[in-house]
Amino acid sequence: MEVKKLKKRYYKKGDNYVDALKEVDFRLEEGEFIIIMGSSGSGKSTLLQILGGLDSPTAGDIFINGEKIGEFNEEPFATEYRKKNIGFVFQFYNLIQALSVGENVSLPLILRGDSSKDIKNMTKEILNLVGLSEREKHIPSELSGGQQQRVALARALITSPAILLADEPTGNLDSKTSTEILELIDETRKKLNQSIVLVTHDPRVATYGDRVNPNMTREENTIFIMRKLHEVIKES
Ligand SMILES: Nc1ncnc2c1ncn2[C@@H]1O[C@H](COP(=O)(O)OP(=O)(O)OP(=O)(O)O)[C@@H](O)[C@H]1O
Repeated sequence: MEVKKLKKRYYKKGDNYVDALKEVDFRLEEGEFIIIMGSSGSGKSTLLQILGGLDSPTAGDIFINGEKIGEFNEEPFATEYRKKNIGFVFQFYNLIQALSVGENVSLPLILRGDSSKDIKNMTKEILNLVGLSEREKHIPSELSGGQQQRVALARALITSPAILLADEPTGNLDSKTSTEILELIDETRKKLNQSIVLVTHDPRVATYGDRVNPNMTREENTIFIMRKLHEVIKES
């Protein structure tokens, strides 16, 4: 995926506006894990929403395999684009409480119209991958936060999307559980050869990516993370 000069301007009342994204440029290689790190309000969620086809940019382009993707928020294009390419994981899991773990995970396949045999097999396989085979019949509220995020990850991965977009996926978890989830995300990425864009404000999380804020050089990234980690240690 290549992002070129992506801009997003939100218009407010009167002539007021906010430029949430100003000319964002980066390239995401196949199988690469990149982290976008920034403080609250720096436009991280906006970027993921646009990359995921949930919102359209004010200007700029996104290319997948060299092909420019079309009208971002126009149906049925946006739904097709998401179904084909994208998996999403959010901070608050966004699971449907009225459905069981298995039903939550299989939802994307049901919506896609897969056969019930395929749905059953794929659901078992993906629950096994995230270590939740025993919990298929449970409802989400019976699980811990970390387990609920595993369910959300399984739901995002069940269609084998080329790109996983993660918006503060550990923002609601303690540090031990955060580490487990980040390691799981990294492990499944390697198994499925996925690319990941993860956004966070947490420098500890940022240490998991191949690159942070990808328009920086590797050396700048290292200095950046070290400085941020130093700040975190000093604060806590
Ligand atoms: N729908 C909207 N309408 C108007 N302004 C918006 C809208 N969504 C976001 N913004 C503004 O755009 C800027 C970037 O917001 P965004 O949510 O992308 O930041 P963020 O980095 O994800 O922040 P956080 O970490 O707090 O979630 C903010 O100034 C925000 O107020």
